[in-house]
This record gives sequence, C-alpha cells and structure tokens, in this order.
Amino acid sequence: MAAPAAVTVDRLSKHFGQVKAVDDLSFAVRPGAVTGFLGPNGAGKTTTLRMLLGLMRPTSGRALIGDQTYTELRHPAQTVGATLEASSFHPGRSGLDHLRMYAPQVGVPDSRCDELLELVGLAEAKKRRVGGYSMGMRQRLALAYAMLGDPSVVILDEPANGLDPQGIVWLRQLLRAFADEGKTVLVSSHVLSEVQSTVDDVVIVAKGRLVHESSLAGLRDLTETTTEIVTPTPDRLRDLAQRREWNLEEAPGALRIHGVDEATIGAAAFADGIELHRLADVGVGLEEVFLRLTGEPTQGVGA
Ligand SMILES: Nc1ncnc2c1ncn2[C@@H]1O[C@H](COP(=O)(O)OP(=O)(O)OP(=O)(O)O)[C@@H](O)[C@H]1O
Repeated sequence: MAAPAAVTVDRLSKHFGQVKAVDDLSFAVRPGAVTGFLGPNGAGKTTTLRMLLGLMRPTSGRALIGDQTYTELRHPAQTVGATLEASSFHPGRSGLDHLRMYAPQVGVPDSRCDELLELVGLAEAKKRRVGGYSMGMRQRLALAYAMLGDPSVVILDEPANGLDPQGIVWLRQLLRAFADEGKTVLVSSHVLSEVQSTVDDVVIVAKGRLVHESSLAGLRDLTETTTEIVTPTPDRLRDLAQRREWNLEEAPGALRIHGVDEATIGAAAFADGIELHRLADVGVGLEEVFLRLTGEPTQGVGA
C-alpha cells in the first residue's frame, strides 16, 4: 500500500476581492519524493504555500500536513520546515545569531546551528551580518532555518532563486538526500527546466487551478518526438521508413517521422547511403508541454 500523503490540498480556494488567486485546488504530495509545484508568475503557488503554513486563511477548502492544518500541529517546527520568507532576516544580525535565537523555540542545542550552517555552506560566513549576504546566501540561510527542527516535510518557495550553477547542483543533491531519508519535499518554481532534473513528481497550476498532476515521467509522456528530414532522394527515405516500420508523414518540401529521434534516423540513412540536407527535431519538448499546459504562448506551436 502506498504511504499516506504527507501534504494534502483539498478543494482549496483563496479569493482577494475579484481575484481568485487559488481556485478549487486539490493535489497530494507523497513522502520520500521531491515534488515540483510549478506554474507561471501569479499562478497561486505562494498563496497556496502560505495557506499550507497557516500564514493565511483559506476562503474555502483545506490545506493539510498529514491530517492536520498547520495551526493544529503540536510540534510545527519538527513537522514542517519552510523557506517562504527568505528576505525577512534582520540585516544587522549574523546568520548564526538568527539560528541561535530560533533554536530554543525548536528545542535544539546551539551545536545544531553550527552543524546546519556547515551543511548549507555558510560555515565561513556564519558570523557575518545578514545584511551583507548575497541572495544565494540568504537562500542557504533560509534552508538552514527550515531544517533546524529536522522536519519530515520541507516546503521551499523558489529555492533556486539567487543560487549560482554550483549552488543549484548542491541544492539538487540536498533535496534528493532529504527525499531518500523519507522526507516529503515540495519545491515551487515558475521554471520547469530549473527543477526537471530534481523532481520525481509535478503539480502544475495556472490561474489558481490544477492543470496537471503526475510523475515527471507522466509529464514526459506528453512530449512528442518528431523529426523533419529533407533529402534529394525522398523515395529512398520512404523505403527505409517502410522497412523500419517508422510512422512517416509527408510535409511541404520535407518528410516527417514521428516517434524516432534524429540520431536514429541519421544513422540509418547514413548506413543506407541516403544523402540528407536537413535533419531536425521539430517535436514537442518538455518545456513546450509545460507552456501549453499553463496556457503560455509558444512560438510556432498551436497552444
Ligand atoms: N495579499 C494579496 N492581495 C491581493 N492579491 C494577491 C495577494 N497575494 C497574491 N495576490 C494575487 O494572487 C495571485 C496569485 O499570486 P501568488 O503570489 O500566489 O502567485 P505565484 O504563483 O506564487 O507567483 P510567482 O511565481 O510570481 O511568485 C496574483 O494575481 C496575485 O496578484
């Protein structure tokens, strides 16, 4: 039997006057995996996370950690760690002071603060004032803050913001390690490419509503491989496609083969001595699938 969902959003809505920031949204997030919470700017991600963390009351519906709302949790810091407010640190205080002030509330010793600052790569900067931290350093501090109580659910709002490429690789490994420990990891982003090598599952929202929920593999199933070929000897290519049982389609001045990539077609054409003047991937990639789902205009593809 699958483990019960660690985060459940159930028919959740939040309206600000006429604006339906979150509109009858339902999804579930499982433990032991990294889930991407994705959608364009203004899709309602932060509003959803704020309701999940008890920072905002829903207009209707429920946002649950386990089977409780955040405000019902007996040990919130040990249950959920979040980085919603990465910019709200006091500029005059050091990173270490921030964690030390919070440690007694969470019930952990000061030594845990040093350990965590080491884990997030801030050991050398821990005594510097946060006002002098870069955006990426603040993200790292926010992560240390979230992890202080060793929570089983980790909720991160755009955690890659401000991180350099090495920082992004580091973050990916850290999130993977959390998931491998059995933690529930929910990470929001407005860019699929930023998280696609990190996440196991995706929850995609647009205009406050759910537009897709599946594994990343399930999202990949919506992609289409189509290769366009221009050759001076199209009959020979038609013959090759027939022998290989490829799905070939006639296009103006070109041939298109569905479900077979450029490398496979190029190699087969080369083996048969067929001259090619063009061999191009014209399919629908993961990013395009995401843009279509979220209703963003895409170039050259009917959305
Ligand atoms: N306190 C508020 N008062 C009025 N409208 C709000 C408030 N908070 C959010 N909104 C509106 O709700 C919608 C969803 O905003 P939200 O910040 O949740 O989106 P998001 O998906 O997190 O976007 P981004 O990726 O830009 O952070 C937007 O139209 C936003 O303007």
